[in-house]
Amino acid sequence: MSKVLVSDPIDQVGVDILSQVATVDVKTGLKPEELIEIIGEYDALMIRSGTRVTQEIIEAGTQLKIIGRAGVGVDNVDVPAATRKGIVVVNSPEGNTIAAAEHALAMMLSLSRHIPDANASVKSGEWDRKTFVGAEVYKKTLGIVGLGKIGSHVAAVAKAMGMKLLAYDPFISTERAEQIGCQLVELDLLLQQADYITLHIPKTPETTHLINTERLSKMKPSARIINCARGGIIDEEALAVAIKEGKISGAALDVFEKEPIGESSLKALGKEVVLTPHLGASTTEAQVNVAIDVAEQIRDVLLGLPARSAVNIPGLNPDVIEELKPYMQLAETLGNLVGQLAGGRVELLNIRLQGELATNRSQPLVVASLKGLLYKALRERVNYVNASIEAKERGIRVIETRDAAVQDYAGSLHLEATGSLGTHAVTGALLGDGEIRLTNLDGFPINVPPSQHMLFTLHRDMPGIIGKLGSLLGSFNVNIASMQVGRKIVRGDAVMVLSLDDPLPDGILSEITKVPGIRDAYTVTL
Ligand SMILES: NC(=O)c1ccc[n+]([C@@H]2O[C@H](COP(=O)([O-])OP(=O)(O)OC[C@H]3O[C@@H](n4cnc5c(N)ncnc54)[C@H](O)[C@@H]3O)[C@@H](O)[C@H]2O)c1
Ligand SMILES: O=C(O)[C@H](O)COP(=O)(O)O
Repeated sequence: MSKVLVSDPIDQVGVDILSQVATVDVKTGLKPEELIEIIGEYDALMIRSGTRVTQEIIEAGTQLKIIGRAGVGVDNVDVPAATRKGIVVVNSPEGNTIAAAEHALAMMLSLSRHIPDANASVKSGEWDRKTFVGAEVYKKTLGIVGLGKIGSHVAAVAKAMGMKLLAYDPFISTERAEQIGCQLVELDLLLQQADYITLHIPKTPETTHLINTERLSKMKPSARIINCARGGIIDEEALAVAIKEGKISGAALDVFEKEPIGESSLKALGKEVVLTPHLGASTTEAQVNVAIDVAEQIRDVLLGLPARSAVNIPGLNPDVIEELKPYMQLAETLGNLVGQLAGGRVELLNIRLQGELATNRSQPLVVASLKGLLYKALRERVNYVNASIEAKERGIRVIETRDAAVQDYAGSLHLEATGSLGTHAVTGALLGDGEIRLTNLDGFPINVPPSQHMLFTLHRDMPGIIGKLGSLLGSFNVNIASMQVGRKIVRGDAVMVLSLDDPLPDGILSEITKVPGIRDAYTVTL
């Protein structure tokens, strides 16, 4: 039975789902060295933001097949390291959207009405109504940085509260922003005009310290900023200085450069600063959503099924994979075959998606072709997660083309590889019953199913060759299961494709090429 380690607190419903297929150990609060020591036993790891899954942990996770993040942000996972090791990383892109958006709105209102400090004051026995005079958000301008899932929900609620909405998001269209009720503007304009600014972007090299001294100086002195996205998008030291010096009015932060926050000049500030300990996703509803979402994906991957929100298998959407399933097998087979014909050390792979496969939805077939191409070198270590990166790291140039005009079969795939044995090309298609057919080899029409042991020859189409080759194979005790010749003209160049019951013994290829008329011979094991 598989083993799953849950290293952050998740809702019990997630543990119950995982228990359907695995032994589940819940061990929270592990130190990195403790995690490294035990991770080798586990097939899957389920986390929230509390566990940092570093390259070292991934290296130690020799059995790991999947890392599941019960939440959105995967910035605590070394995704490239996981990808290189063929480990799927999944998250729950929508499970906590509403929770995070509501937390940002609650922070905005808390900040403008000083609710946390007023509450503390009353609880300490005071009745101070003068200190806590606030500001209304009605008719004020809210600047939303990042108009994705959370930013859009914040926009909808803020609009209902009578706020004017500006948004900055270089990756969405003006039309989309307008649909949400936002005016799309440049960041500088948003900073200059907004009374409240709320951040809903991922943390990336471009967004780290996006809000720095210079940008803080562009804001209104009355402006307040809210960060419920990721720590480090705001330069916290610069923020504390800007608030102290009255450059802006206040800030509400749920996320920090270092978590737990530790020493910070923000903690010394008064009612103009509201801090919460990364609570954006901490609602009962969100925790149930993300636990189900991620535990189901871990369960599916352990059962050999695809994950629905893998962050490191671009374009490999499970519905599309399901639809392409028979073609995925075709692509892997052709990749494996052409890689062996080209001699293993492949430098260039041309992949042509033909007929009904000539669409962007067929992108997974490119990954499947690469997986097949690399199978001989990497065996089980290559999978859909790491095939593209492995190909890139080996310097294999991949060219994809699409040709809808090829109509011999509903859909077909043409792979041409250049390697140490030269350039070879193979085309394949599926028959009505889903069976794979090789339909062309190096430009010669053929019609053969692939088999485990195959022999291909390039020869002159002339009498006697087939008999001589048959006798030669017989003398090595190799049984021929089927044989077909592909030729373009009578007595011209031709290819022979043989399916063999046994693998070819060492040394026989050079004997085969000594047969008069046979110029080249290749063997392939699928
Ligand atoms: N505090 C919490 O507990 C909590 C909970 C959930 C999500 N989050 C965080 O909230 C953030 C937003 O999550 P989401 O689900 O809305 O993500 P999302 O992917 O739906 O939206 C992010 C948006 O940011 C935009 N964007 C990317 N780079 C940008 C840039 N440089 N400038 C401006 N816009 C940019 C994208 O185009 C996208 O529209 C993430 O950082 C996520 O980790 C925090
Ligand atoms: O990215 C997220 O989903 C949030 O930051 C939530 O983090 P958490 O699961 O640790 O609460």
